[in-house]
Amino acid sequence: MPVPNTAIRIEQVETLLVDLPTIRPHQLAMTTMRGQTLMIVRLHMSDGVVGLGEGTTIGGLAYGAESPEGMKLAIDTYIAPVLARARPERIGETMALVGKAVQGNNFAKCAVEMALVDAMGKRTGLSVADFFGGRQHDRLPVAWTLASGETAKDIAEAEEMLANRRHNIFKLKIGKGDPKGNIAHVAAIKRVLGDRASVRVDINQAWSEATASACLPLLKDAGVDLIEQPVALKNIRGLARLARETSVAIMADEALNGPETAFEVARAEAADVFALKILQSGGLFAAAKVAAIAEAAGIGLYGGTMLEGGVSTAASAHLFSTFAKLEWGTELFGPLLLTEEILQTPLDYSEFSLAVPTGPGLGIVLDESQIARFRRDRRERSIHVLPTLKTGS
Ligand SMILES: O=C(O)C[C@H]1C=CC(=O)O1
Ligand SMILES: [Mn+2]
Repeated sequence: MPVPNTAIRIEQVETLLVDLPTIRPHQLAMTTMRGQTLMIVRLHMSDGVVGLGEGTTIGGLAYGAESPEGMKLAIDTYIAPVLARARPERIGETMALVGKAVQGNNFAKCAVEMALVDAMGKRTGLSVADFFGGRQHDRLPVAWTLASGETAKDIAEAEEMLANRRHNIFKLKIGKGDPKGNIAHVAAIKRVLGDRASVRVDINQAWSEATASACLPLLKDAGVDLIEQPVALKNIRGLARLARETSVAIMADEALNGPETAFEVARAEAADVFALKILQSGGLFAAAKVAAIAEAAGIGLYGGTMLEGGVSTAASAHLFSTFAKLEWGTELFGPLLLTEEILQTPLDYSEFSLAVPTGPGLGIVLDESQIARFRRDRRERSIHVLPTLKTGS
């Protein structure tokens, strides 16, 4: 009689889409968001632990190659069957198995890995940061993105954020419409804010290299501290030429999709700063590798966001807190763009910073009544019971 396998197993993979309102339209070069959809994943394990993860992006498929619906499908159809055979205490082995069965789909993979790490934390009492060497910061600076689409509104919003001591670093979304108008918008805001705030811009790939080259000196004159992804993500050589042309720091964002692309950008000396994003990197461990490449290459770090909700924002905060240097701070403001709270205890945003959650795993608990209110499948259940294991709860 074989000894029963007491190893922990994943018994159910639950994925759900949560559609939440935003405080206002959020205008980027490639799309204007009028709401945000979170893809939440919960891994129900045989020892009773439930691991929590989130995959979220911007404007459906407008920002990148994954959407919340696509992440859900990738997990339900292609990743869940792999998890049925996995040993979830072996996170690296499990994600390697997933990587064999699923190409690409970094955001979906990150959401699943996040849930595996959260589960290990809940099982051991360790926080997510403890899996990456432990936190070196208890709070992280948090920038705010001004993207109402109107200069006067953006100025009023910035003044409010300064008065409330919530943000003094502002990222301006430009790239949509006439570049000269973009520059005037940025210069007007910096003129009002002066030295009270850092002003940075994100063009989200919208400019040609020629336009970017013409605009760099104007952005420098306007007092901009950092210029994010001015040209197409594939144009690493163009980004390198622009980085050489200006003394303003150039940041890579969409160009970074995990360690391999990070190495390419570093080798090409194409950026002074990396926008580190756990979802875009394909996971927390992959993002840690991207950070290691940046540190080795003398490239600065900025904790990026995909406008995630509280789950993935907490995961990012845990990882970012373990880096000795985060020269450019973070932009982990996603939950603040939403009108609804999905955590039982909201993340602590105060004094221009975010407190890194404490407690086992991610250190957060979902507000189930809010999830029930805003989940897209409010009528039917979406738990994916794995056929190879016992059914029923
Ligand atoms: O950086 C991006 O492009 C994605 C995200 C970060 C802030 C924001 O408003 O959009
Ligand atoms: Mn960006």
